[in-house]
Amino acid sequence: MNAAHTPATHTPAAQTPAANGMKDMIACQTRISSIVDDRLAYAGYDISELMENNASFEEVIYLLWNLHLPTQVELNHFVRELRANYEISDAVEQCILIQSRRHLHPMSVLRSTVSLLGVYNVRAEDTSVDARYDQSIQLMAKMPTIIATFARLRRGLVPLAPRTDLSFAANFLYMLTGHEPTALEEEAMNKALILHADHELNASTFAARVCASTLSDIYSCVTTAIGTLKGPLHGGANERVFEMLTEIRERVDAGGSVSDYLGQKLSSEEKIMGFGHRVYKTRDPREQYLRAMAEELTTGTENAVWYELSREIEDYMKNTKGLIPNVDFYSATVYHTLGIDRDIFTLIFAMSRVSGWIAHIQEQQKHNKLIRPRSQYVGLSGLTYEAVGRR
Ligand SMILES: CC(=O)SCCNC(=O)CCNC(=O)[C@H](O)C(C)(C)COP(=O)(O)OP(=O)(O)OC[C@H]1O[C@@H](n2cnc3c(N)ncnc32)[C@H](O)[C@@H]1OP(=O)(O)O
Ligand SMILES: O=C([O-])CC(=O)C(=O)O
Repeated sequence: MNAAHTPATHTPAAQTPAANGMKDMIACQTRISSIVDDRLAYAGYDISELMENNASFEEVIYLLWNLHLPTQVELNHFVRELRANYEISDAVEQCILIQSRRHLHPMSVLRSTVSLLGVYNVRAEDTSVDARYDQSIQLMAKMPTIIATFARLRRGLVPLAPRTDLSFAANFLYMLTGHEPTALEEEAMNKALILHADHELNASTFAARVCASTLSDIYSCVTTAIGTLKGPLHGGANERVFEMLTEIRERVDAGGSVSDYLGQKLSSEEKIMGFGHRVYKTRDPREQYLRAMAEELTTGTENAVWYELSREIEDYMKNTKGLIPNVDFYSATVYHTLGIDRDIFTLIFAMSRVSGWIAHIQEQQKHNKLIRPRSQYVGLSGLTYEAVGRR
C-alpha cells in the first residue's frame, strides 16, 4: 500500500451512516400499507378487521391495488378476470418441466418462470395503463399455477388444470394436492394469503420499488422482488423454521431438549429462524392468527407435535432473549399441515406478496422519482497507479 488511509472528502454531509441497514429511515411515501405501534393496516383497514370479518384474499388484492374495498359488482368482475388468466401456456409448462428435473431451489424456479412470463407476453414492454393492468392480472393469476405445476412435476405427477369454480386459496390447494380442500383448509390458506399480502417497505418490496423507479417492466420488478424474498433473513426464514422444528424433534426423540438445542445455537451466535423483526418490537400482529390456525389445524392429529414444539420454542425465546415470533414462525406449521413441502413455503409467501409488490410498483411509477441514494465512502483514497510489474 502506498497511501495513507485518508478519510474521504466527497461524501454527502450530515448523512446517517448506513451501517445499520437503513433502520428506521423513511425512504418513500405510500398509501398501500402502514405499521404503527405494532399494528398493520392495508389501505387504512387494520388486518384484524380483515381477519375477523372473513375477507377473501381476492378482496384484499383489489384493496391493495385500488385503495378501497370492492363493491359486489367490482369483486365479481375482478374475480372473473383473475380466473380467466389462471392457465399457463404449454411453453411455460415445458420450461417448468425442464427446471423440475434439476436440483434447483424452488424459489429459483419461480424467479426464472416469472421472468419467462415476460418473455412469452408479446405486450411485456407495453407501458400503457391498459397493458400494465393486464400484466398485473396475469402475474397474480398465474403464480399459483406455476407453483402447483412445479410441485407436481417434480414428484412425477401430472399437473392439474386450474378450477375456475373455486376461490384463489382453494384452487391453489386443489392444484397442488389433487383434492378439494376442506372448509378449514381453505380458510387457513385464505387467511395466510391475506396476512402475507403486503408489509410496508420490507426488503423485497423496496427492491421492487427500486427496480420500478428506473421505469423497468413489471416482470423485471417482480423477478427482483422474488430474488430478494428468497433470502433466509426475509421470506426464506419459513422454510428454515420447519427445518429447525424437524431437527429439534429428532433431538427430543433421542432424549435431548428444546432448551439444549436453542441454548447451543444461541451460544454459537446463530440466529433462530422465525424470531425477531426489524420493525415490530412487542409483537408481530400477524403471528397470533397463524398461531391460532396452527393450533386448530393440528389439534388431535399427528401434526400436533409441531405446534407443541413451536409453543415451547416461543416460550424459551421470549424468556431468554425477549424475542418475538414473526410471521414466518407459525406459518411453517400451517403450511406443513396443509400438505405443502418445506422448500415450497417461501413460494406461498411470494404467491401472496406479489399482490403487494404489484401495488407498490404501480404506486412508484405513478409518482416516479428515481431511487438512487448515496453511499458513504469509507475506503482508501489518493492512491497512485504503479505499473503491474512494480506492485
Ligand atoms: C417476513 C420476514 O422477513 S420476517 C423476518 C424473517 N427472518 C427471520 O426470522 C430470521 C431471523 N431473524 C433475524 O435475523 C433478525 O431478527 C431480522 C433480520 C429479522 C431483523 O434484524 P435486525 O433488525 O437487523 O436486528 P438484529 O439482527 O440487529 O438483532 C438485534 C439483536 O437481537 C438479536 N436477534 C435478532 N433476531 C434474532 C434471532 N432470530 N435469533 C437470535 N438472536 C436474534 C441479534 O443477535 C441482536 O443481538 P445483539 O444486539 O446482542 O447483537
Ligand atoms: O417487513 C419486514 O421487514 C419483513 C416482513 O415482516 C414482511 O415482509 O412481511
